[in-house]
Amino acid sequence: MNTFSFTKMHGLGNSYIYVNMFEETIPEALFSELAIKVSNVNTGIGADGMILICPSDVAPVKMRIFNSDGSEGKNCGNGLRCVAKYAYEHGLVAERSFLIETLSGLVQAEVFVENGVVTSVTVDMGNPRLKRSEVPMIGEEAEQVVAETVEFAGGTYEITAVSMGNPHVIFYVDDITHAPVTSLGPIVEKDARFPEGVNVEFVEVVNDQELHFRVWERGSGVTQACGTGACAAVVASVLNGKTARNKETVVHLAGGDLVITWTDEGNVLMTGPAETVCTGVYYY
Ligand SMILES: N[C@@H](CCC[C@H](N)C(=O)O)C(=O)O
Repeated sequence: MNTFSFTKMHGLGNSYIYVNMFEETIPEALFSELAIKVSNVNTGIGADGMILICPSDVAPVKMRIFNSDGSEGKNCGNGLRCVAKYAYEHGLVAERSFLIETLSGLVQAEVFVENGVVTSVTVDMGNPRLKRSEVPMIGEEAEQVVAETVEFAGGTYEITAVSMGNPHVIFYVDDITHAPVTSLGPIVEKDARFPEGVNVEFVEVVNDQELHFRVWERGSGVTQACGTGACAAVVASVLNGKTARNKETVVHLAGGDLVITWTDEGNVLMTGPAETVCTGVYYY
């Protein structure tokens, strides 16, 4: 029997099983399979996926994120805040501000600390990628996918697509409580126009600084929150003239709020909490 120590953490209810790969050795060939197993709420620990906190050649730490279906994501906003908290509280970094490597590049994280405990984290998520080919989304229309009319399952919708290092598509709805998250979400996630799949977000605009948000995540389904999705929603809302650039926007997710700004310099800043649930030993 093999084992590894884990920490379960969450950002606004978006929970992952975090493994400190500075201390643990797990064969790479098992990462996907283990992500599926630990995520299972009945036979595993229960989470939206697994995140490995790894050594890096270019930063103090590197994050690798696996969704609950075993697929690897290239970025994870809630995961980055939790990795930052873990790295600071476990002495993997000495400063409050440090770089984290992801599969989509380097990001800068800054932790805010009370009595030695990280209570919130700001992550500079970098510049959104707005070209259709960068999302990626297949299509002949404009180079950017902003309020583009498309058909899914016989219905006609207006979508905006944004990459935050991982792919997102945003649908605006009048009433977030009736958003078709579980009916449309899985159809759009696997639509052939998104060759890498897509995270599907539904957004109700409250005013020019406030959004309601629900998500169907690629590889995990409904989650309480998606940090990269909330950043994509703010970028999409600026592109659609619904919120302002360079101003804080509060995004209300099922698990709580994130504060997000798409700055005039081009980068997206995300601030929110990160919490530790428990630690344990997993047998496999
Ligand atoms: N929950 C995450 C995103 C996780 C990865 C995503 N499902 C993907 O496959 O791109 C977040 O907080 O950003």
